[in-house]
Order: sequence, then structure tokens, then C-alpha cells
Amino acid sequence: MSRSLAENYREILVGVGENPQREGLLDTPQRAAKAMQYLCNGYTRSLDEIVNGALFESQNDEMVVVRDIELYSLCEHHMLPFIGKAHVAYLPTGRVLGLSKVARLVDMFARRLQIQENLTRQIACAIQEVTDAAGVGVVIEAKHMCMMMRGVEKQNSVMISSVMLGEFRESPTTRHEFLKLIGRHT
Ligand SMILES: Nc1nc2c(ncn2[C@@H]2O[C@H](COP(=O)(O)OP(=O)(O)OP(=O)(O)O)[C@@H](O)[C@H]2O)c(=O)[nH]1
Ligand SMILES: [Zn+2]
Repeated sequence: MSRSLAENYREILVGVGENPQREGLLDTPQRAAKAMQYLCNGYTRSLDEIVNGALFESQNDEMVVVRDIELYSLCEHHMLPFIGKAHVAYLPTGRVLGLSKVARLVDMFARRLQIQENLTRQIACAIQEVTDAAGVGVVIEAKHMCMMMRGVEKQNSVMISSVMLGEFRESPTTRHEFLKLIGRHT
């Protein structure tokens, strides 16, 4: 039988040289397990459940941009947080996605163990799949705790990753409009 997450956290406490019996730590394994389950709850979600049918007919085929969506994820190499912002855009072809669903979709993929590049691509592909857009652009800027709190210890570097699909990849004008709207291009 596999050990519970809480039991594993108790072992971690011992592993880092702590006494899991001391008063302040008595509930910590349970609490940490609950927190970690929350931070990884994206594994239990699906695209259908997130979108919940919130697709609306619209004749507007101009670019939709949702920028500055805050993002909290965990890097799959160190299981330490990376924190930043996601900017998402698409060109609708008759249907638009409920606004909050863009942010929910970002969270669904962010609440998993990730590398930033894969997270960026998964968000872009999901938006494409759900909306059947003529193009999708996603930019993520994030700071990685594994680079700040340990390792190379660089406090000011920001990782910027992008994925451009369809029109965003083929047309420099579309791409520039997106980058301008998110403040990344003049
Ligand atoms: N490309 C990419 N790399 C990441 C991401 N998150 C963490 N990393 C990197 O993953 C790499 C893992 O390198 P390793 O040498 O196996 O691990 P390490 O000894 O802990 O590396 P250092 O962080 O350099 O101390 C490091 O360069 C991290 O900076 C990410 O989202 N994308
Ligand atoms: Zn890392």
C-alpha cells in the first residue's frame, strides 16, 4: 500500500533534521499535504469541466486579449514555485470564450508540475482547441524560485516564453498587435 502524502511529509520533516513530534509541527504533514494537493489540483480538472459550455456566438473577428493573468506554478525539476503573469490572445472565428474561462484554463495547467515552456504551449493549444480560433498567442513572464532562493541565486532575471499559433505565427502584423497590446512592443 502506498503511503499517504501526509506520511511522506512527515518523513521530509525527519529528512531535513526536524522533530515531527514537536508542538509546532504536529499538524504540519497534514497541512502541507493539503496545500500541495491544492497547488496540484490541475491534474483533477479537464478542459470540458473548465469551459463548462461558455462559448458564445459573436461576429467580432478582431483580436481578444486577456493580459496580466497572475500565475502560480511549480517547476517540475525542484517542485519550487514560479510566479508571474500570462497574456493570452486569440482571433475568434464566430465564437468567443467566456472571459473568466481564459484565466481558469491558465490555472488548470499552472496547478501542475511544469516547465514554463510546456505550460505556455498547453495553454495555447487548449485555447485553440476550444475556440477553433484563426490564431492564438500566449506569453508568460515568470520568476523562478529555484533560481532565486537557491542554485544560481539570481533575483532579477525573468523568463519570458511565448507560443504563437496560426495567424500569430504567420502574420508579423498580428503578432506585433498582440505584443503591443500587452506592452511588449512599441
Ligand atoms: N527551460 C526551463 N528550465 C527550467 C524551468 N524551471 C527550472 N528550470 C531549470 O532546470 C534546470 C535543472 O538543472 P539541473 O542541473 O538538473 O539541476 P540543478 O543542479 O538543481 O541546477 P541549478 O538550478 O543550476 O542548480 C535548471 O537549469 C533550472 O533553472 C523551466 O520552466 N524551464
Ligand atoms: Zn526549478
